[in-house]
Parts: sequence; structure tokens; C-alpha cells
Amino acid sequence: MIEATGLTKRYGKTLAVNNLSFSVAAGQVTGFLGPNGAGKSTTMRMILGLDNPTGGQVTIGGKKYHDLKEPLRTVGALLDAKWVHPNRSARAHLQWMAKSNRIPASRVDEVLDTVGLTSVAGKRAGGFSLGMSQRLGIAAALLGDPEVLLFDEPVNGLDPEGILWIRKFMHRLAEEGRTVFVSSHLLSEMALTATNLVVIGRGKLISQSSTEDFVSRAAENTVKVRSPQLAELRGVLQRASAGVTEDANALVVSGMDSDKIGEIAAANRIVLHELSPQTGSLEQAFMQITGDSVEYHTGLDAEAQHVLESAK
Ligand SMILES: Nc1ncnc2c1ncn2[C@@H]1O[C@H](COP(=O)(O)OP(=O)(O)OP(=O)(O)O)[C@@H](O)[C@H]1O
Repeated sequence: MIEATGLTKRYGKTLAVNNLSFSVAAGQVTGFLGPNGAGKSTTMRMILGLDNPTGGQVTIGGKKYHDLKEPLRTVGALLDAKWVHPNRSARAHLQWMAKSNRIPASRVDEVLDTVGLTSVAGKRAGGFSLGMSQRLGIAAALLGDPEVLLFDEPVNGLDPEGILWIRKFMHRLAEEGRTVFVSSHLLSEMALTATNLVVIGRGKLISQSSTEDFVSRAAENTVKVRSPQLAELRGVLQRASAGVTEDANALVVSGMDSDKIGEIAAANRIVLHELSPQTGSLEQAFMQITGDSVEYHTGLDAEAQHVLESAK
């Protein structure tokens, strides 16, 4: 369980995280969603004690990271998969990590097996593909058998097979009762991976809810209706105050659920060939909700621009 209360981080003039409060429950995958620069990595670094908050606090199982006696046994994280000594083998890398955290060496082969790297355990980690490096990073995060796992953009740059593997693996970790918190700007990926979402924009909380609620609340839900009496149906629905547009020989009805549409059609003896609720995509929901909180990157920030201008 992760709990952030009024969490704030300021870098000079930039308010990277602004009075953020949210909680992440055990036994499920919670997505941490936000456009680039929204403050996801900064928040994760504060959870892991790598950055100190300017205000507020964040706890893991009720304790701040620095107060955890053996942090690796409580929380594991995958922040940067390429953070390994390139000439060390995967096994040697994990053995070194285990030793420096007083974790029994026998655990190394267990986690290598869990992530499917046993056959390449003796190979140089520097020669690993991104997918294999991600697995090694996850093995390292699992060394202390922690209750809480953090993943920062774990599927970035992976091929479809790697993405699928990570997604399934996260589900498995959650089914084991662990708290899984994963950041991403890939909305459709989160819709498949996370059951809950913490959504931020410009460092502020935009929403915390189940993924299902987030999508249905934000994206307009419509109902597709096909009928041989389309014009007649359109008239009765509009008189009942529904929003109706026509799309490829079907009506797209908003502001009225499918039960009500069916009842109105029956009361007017109108035959229906199709009555199907359409759910908005996570992308739609995300754009609608975070709309004005996207931080636009021009490639150069204002300060760099100023330095360049004055150097001319
Ligand atoms: N060490 C730092 N010094 C100064 N500003 C920083 C620092 N780290 C982050 N920032 C700024 O804080 C804001 C949030 O950045 P952060 O990396 O947390 O966002 P993010 O949501 O993880 O984005 P991305 O997906 O692009 O990594 C950005 O405006 C960023 O430029």
C-alpha cells in the first residue's frame, strides 16, 4: 500500500509535483498515467527516497522509505533497465545486489527462473536486448520478495512479445497480493494492464478511480442503433431529448442508455436490428480529462532559448 499526502516537489521555478494525494492498494495493478513532464518519474523517485519532497509525504505500508529497515524486502523498483554493469553476467549482477542487501544467494537463481533468464544467466548483461534487460531489471526488483513493486515506463521500446510478457507478469504479481504501481503515457496499454488509474497532469491529480470508471466518466458513451425504420426512430428519440447523429445507416445515440432506447422503440412499434452500447476509448477519456494539462515541449526550454538568443 502506497499513500501520498500533499506530495510536492519544486525544482527551482518548476513545480514538478503539486500537492498530490493518492493511494495505491495491494492485490491489483494501478496505472500511473500522465502526459510527458506530468511528474510521474519525480513522484516515483520520491516514493523510493531518491528525491526529497519539498512538501507533503509519501509512505509505503505506513512508513517513509528512509524509515524502512530493509527497503529491498519491502519495495522493488524498475526505473532504468540499462542500469547494469555491462561486463557483468546477469547472475553476477544479481549476486552483487543480493550480497549488498543481505539477501541469500539462493534467491538469485529463483528470480532468474521467475523472469525466464536462467538459460542466459552466465551471459554479459551488456549484450542483452532491451526486453532481456527489462527482465533482468524486474529480477533485481524481485530479489527481496517485496510486497510493493514500482515500474517506470516498463514497456517503452519493447516489441509486442515483450509488452505482452510484462503485462502478464504484472497481473501475476498482483494476483500474488502485491501492490503494483506502473507509470506510462501509453493509454491503451494501461487500459489492458491496470484495473485502477491515478491520472496526473502538470504535477496535479486529475483523477483516481477504476480504469472502467475513468473511461466511462470521461468519454461520452453512446449507443449504436440499427433499424429498418431509421427516420421514424430518429424522430421519437429526439422528441425524448436524446442526442442523435447518423453514421453509416445506423444512429449514434447519446444521453440515453440502451434500455431506454429499446423501450421507446417498442412503445412505438419500431423494429430494431441492433442496439449496442459503445464504450469510449481510454485515449478519448485521457485527452478529454488531461486536455489543458499537457506540457508542450518545444525542444528547448525558455532558459536554454534565452542563453542561445543572448549568445548571438
Ligand atoms: N532534476 C530535475 N531538475 C529540474 N527539473 C526537473 C528535474 N526532474 C524533473 N524536472 C521537471 O519536472 C517536471 C516533471 O518531470 P517528470 O520527469 O517527473 O515527468 P514525467 O511525467 O515522468 O514525464 P516523462 O514521461 O516525460 O518522463 C518536468 O517539467 C521536468 O522538466
